[in-house]
Amino acid sequence: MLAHRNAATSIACRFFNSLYRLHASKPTISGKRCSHTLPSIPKRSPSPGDSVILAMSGGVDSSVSAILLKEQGYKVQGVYMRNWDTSDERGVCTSEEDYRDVQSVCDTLDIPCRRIDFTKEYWNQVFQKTLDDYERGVTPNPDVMCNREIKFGALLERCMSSSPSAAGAETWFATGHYARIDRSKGVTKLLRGLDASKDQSYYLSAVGEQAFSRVMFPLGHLPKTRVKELALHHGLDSIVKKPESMGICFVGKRAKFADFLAQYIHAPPGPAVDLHDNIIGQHRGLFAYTIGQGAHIHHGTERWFVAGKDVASNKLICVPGTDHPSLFANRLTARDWIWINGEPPELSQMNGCLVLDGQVRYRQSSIKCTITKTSESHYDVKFVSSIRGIASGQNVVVWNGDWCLGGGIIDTIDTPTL
Ligand SMILES: Nc1ncnc2c1ncn2[C@@H]1O[C@H](COP(=O)(O)OP(=O)(O)OP(=O)(O)O)[C@@H](O)[C@H]1O
Repeated sequence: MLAHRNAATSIACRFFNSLYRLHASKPTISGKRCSHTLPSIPKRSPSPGDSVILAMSGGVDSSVSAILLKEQGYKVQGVYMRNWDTSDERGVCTSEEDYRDVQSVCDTLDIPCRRIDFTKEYWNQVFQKTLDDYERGVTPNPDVMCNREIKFGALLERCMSSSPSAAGAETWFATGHYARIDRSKGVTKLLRGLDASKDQSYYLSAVGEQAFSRVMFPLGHLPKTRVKELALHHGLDSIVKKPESMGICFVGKRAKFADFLAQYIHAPPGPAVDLHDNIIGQHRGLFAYTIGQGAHIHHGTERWFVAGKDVASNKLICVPGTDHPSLFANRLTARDWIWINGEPPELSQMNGCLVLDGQVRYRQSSIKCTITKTSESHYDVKFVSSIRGIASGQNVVVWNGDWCLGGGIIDTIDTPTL
């Protein structure tokens, strides 16, 4: 059980929050990374004439980013990352087609482009970990992992080491993410994208400040509708019509995700049980379910929803009705926490806590929450109201206004009736 807090602590929270705002003006470089060499810190902000290496996927967002950067006077180079081996017929990657689209946009804009192979890195640092997590019964977020380890890890490192800045110039790394970088007051902050419906700062929350110091997000201030208009205006009709990628490029539609994973995961079927351990049906393998989703169990007249997984006994725990209390929780613990700009100093003090805006998934309105440190990289997060379907393995991410401070991986969830 998580510790209860008293009124004195919440007064302390407000005090610490004001301290935090003061701290925000101090430069800090943080964000742990596995094994990548971090880019050197630039001496100034981006300015026309600088080189920009733009990660291009063949989609509309990175293509329009190329157009905008070129128009703004940057020397742009496109880089396409191949991250799935298309010879593996289990995948449905469109890698070759995407690279042709990148080449065609680069030809039109008269900018160079190249392809880099990261299939091994992607497999080891993202896909294998994703499979391991599913096998452990948790629901990972490979997109967050991919941004940390691949796009703003291995790819950023490769791009920076292959294109050192010429004297007086700086080299930057850009992507088509909907997020913004603020470099005022000596701190590099990750901010939400201005288009709230597209903001991708959630997915970028595990990347550290030093990586962001070299990053540009040309679309962060634009609504998606405007980006599509710009693409059409520049004759990119066929790219606008392409289906949006879902992060894991090779998986096609999310609906088939469980079928796709089933080819790589050994997770046998087993019993689906109610809260009293009565068997109500069969599940196809625990990996195929996430907390809060419909369980596809036909038992009685109610619809059943997934409330938990008992991995040791291979049981799927289900509850009747979409509003069942066991589907809701307002408290969780998180591990492997990353503060993009360093840990706010007040959290390391006795009973130190912060009140911030938090999300436990990408598509969720943020909710006020109190963060308390429990041990190194471990935090307690308590939301002011309950959230349905919090899943361990997913990321809890926190913001102070538009400023994304970081987040951690959800470890335990304090569900009252489970
Ligand atoms: N295979 C890839 N090679 C290089 N960069 C990539 C690749 N896939 C994604 N990116 C970069 O990451 C950004 C975000 O990708 P994501 O798939 O999350 O979003 P998206 O909105 O579908 O982007 P896009 O429209 O550019 O495909 C892209 O805009 C691009 O800059």
